[in-house]
Amino acid sequence: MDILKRSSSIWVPELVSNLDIFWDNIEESLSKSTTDGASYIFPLQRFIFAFLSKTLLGADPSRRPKIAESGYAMLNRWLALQLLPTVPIGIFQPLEEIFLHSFAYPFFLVSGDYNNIYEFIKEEGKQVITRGQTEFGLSQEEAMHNMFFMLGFNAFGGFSVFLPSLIETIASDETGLQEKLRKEARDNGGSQLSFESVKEMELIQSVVYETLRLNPPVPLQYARARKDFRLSSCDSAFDIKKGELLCGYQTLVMRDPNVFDDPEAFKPDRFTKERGAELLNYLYWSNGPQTGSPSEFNKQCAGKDHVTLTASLFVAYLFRRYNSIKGNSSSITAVEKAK
Ligand code: HEM
Repeated sequence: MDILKRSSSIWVPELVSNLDIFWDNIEESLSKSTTDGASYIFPLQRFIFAFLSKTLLGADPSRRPKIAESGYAMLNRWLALQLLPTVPIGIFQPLEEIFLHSFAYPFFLVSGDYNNIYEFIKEEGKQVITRGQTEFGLSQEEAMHNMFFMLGFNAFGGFSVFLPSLIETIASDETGLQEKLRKEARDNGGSQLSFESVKEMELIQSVVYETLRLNPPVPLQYARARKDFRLSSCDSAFDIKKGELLCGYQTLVMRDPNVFDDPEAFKPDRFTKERGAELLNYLYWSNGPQTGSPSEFNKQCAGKDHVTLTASLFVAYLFRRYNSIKGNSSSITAVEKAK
């Protein structure tokens, strides 16, 4: 949270300059592509990696050609090794459980990638690591580990899952939503985008929230009860004993018909107006309500507000640059530039 606070003045300028590079890149691929459009996953991850390295670490990947070229791919391999034991692959059961989900994979498979990123953080992110040591009493090893995990797993991993689902939602829409988003992005928020701009973009924010509601990027949460307590829902109550393992499944929680009208439907303006503000109490993608505050006393995502603000700015940027876009979860097939 200290890092996020300190990076607030460069957050939006870095976002915008890295988005310029990302979309230039997509346009170039589109101009060369004859068939399926421009595949955007890796360019998007390159953008996420560069943007987060600058904002969270204060480190510029372009100073290290190997990292600039494939830092995102190194993180992908490191992430895959940790996630493989937990994610469903769809192989015939019980083979998947026995062969893929029963053990942790050996570190040596990704140690080369890990060490490259480690060195990058250690050298280029020196200031942040030193601050962890001097201001927060961490050892250098602890500060390094925390930065690595937050950059690679929390932030890079989270945005790598979330942004494609946001792009797909918008780029595949055929209900006239793009026109409304374009109008809002251009009529509001001042000439230069800032965190303040988003406050005037209610529909864009609502689309971001609704995408997170239907496709929470981290759907499962586990925790062990620290004390006995009673867990209540709209229609039941459960006595939980200290030490019991609990699992929360956000996808189910955020489709509760007691709370959300027509819960399976994507309603772009669901989170607008007074009723929308109230529904934020039930939006749990960050491991806590959207109206809650992450702190050292809970396990809510420390980047909660940065995630929704950044995603809203991503959409606002998109509709200031383009009149419309077409695409799906992996490719952009067409863009029409603003005149
Ligand atoms: C779309 C992007 C993101 C998603 C979907 C996401 C989601 C989450 C979730 C679900 C948790 C709770 C994990 C658990 O305990 O089971 C979490 C924790 C956390 N997130 Fe995020 N996050 C995102 C981006 C970020 C960013 C940009 C940052 C940092 C700058 C960040 C920092 C953290 C930290 C430090 C925690 C641990 C909090 C704690 O244990 O007290 N996250 N995130």
